[in-house]
Amino acid sequence: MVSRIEEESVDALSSLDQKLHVKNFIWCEKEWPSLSFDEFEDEEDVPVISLHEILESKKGDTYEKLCQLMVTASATWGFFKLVNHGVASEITKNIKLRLHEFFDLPMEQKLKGGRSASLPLGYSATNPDYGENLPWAEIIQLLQSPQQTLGLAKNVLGDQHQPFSDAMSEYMDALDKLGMIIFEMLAHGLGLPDDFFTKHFTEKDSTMIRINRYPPCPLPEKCLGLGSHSDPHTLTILFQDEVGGLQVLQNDNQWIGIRPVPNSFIINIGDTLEAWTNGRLRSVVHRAVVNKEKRRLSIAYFMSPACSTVIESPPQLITHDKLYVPFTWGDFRNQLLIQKRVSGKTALNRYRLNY
Ligand SMILES: O=C(O)CCC(=O)C(=O)O
Ligand SMILES: [Fe+2]
Repeated sequence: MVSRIEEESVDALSSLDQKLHVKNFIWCEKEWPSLSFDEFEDEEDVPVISLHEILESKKGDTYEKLCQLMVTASATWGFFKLVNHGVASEITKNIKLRLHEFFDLPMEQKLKGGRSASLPLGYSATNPDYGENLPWAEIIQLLQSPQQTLGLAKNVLGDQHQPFSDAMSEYMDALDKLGMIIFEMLAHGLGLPDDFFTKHFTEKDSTMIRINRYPPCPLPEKCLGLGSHSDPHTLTILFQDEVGGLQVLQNDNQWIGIRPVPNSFIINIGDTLEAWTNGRLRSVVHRAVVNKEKRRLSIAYFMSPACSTVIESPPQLITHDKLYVPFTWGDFRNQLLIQKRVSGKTALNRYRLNY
């Protein structure tokens, strides 16, 4: 029997020609989250790493130790939290403000920045490609490209676009710099030349940003903000607000909630970096759950190398069987565009040897 809640209409996520009801967002039963958005471990969930001591000078024992810590966290958890990371809190405060202003606009206006058929980028209220298991989220997806950001901003905000455009480009520039620091530390910790990864990130043409805003949901036990997935890219720098909802799948197949920490970023390894390091660093499945009372904002910055970059594990990391055939990021990216939706890490399996 369909309950009254399920009949409720969902105006916040309905495009103009698409009237959606709560029942349209109900996921198949095996995906229903048993852990709610505010359930966390008593102890620390994933490791917390502070860059405080090394932002000024990256030499010495402290740097060595932190690089090792980062590699260990990435190899065991695939996730860690970064504090004292050097990104000014004004930058994150400002982008939060501007993004909420954007999402608070009438649907009609936001849809002026809507995704077009040929490019799966821009604003979307629900992802129409998904068919079933609709994510309970509004999403803005853009390449790290000033032109694309400007395009979206001008289409939606007209001559009022400047504060939004400035906040976005300031945020992306800051995250890009942070990403380079993390890549250098990972390379160093893995015993590779410090620029092993960063040298492939000079063109910013395929790094992407995805902004998720999850409205309050009357039926959070049967809906999901974002279903279980791994990030196909290389490295994700995720900002989440103070609400909570990110959950990570552990080795024992149990979900664990990632407690929000003010002024922190969550870093996770993507499929491409797992392949690049011959499985040493792990890309781990995660999801976002929603809740009845509070809207939630998260911003995922997906770092990607130039499309021509060949993703091939260096000999230093082939200490056991080679797990993946070499592939270019461009090829993988094209596959992702065709495949539309991935559940778990299936996208990477096409390059897996002996699979
Ligand atoms: O909202 C979150 O915490 C998770 C977002 C995420 O995993 C993604 O955008 O890939
Ligand atoms: Fe993700």
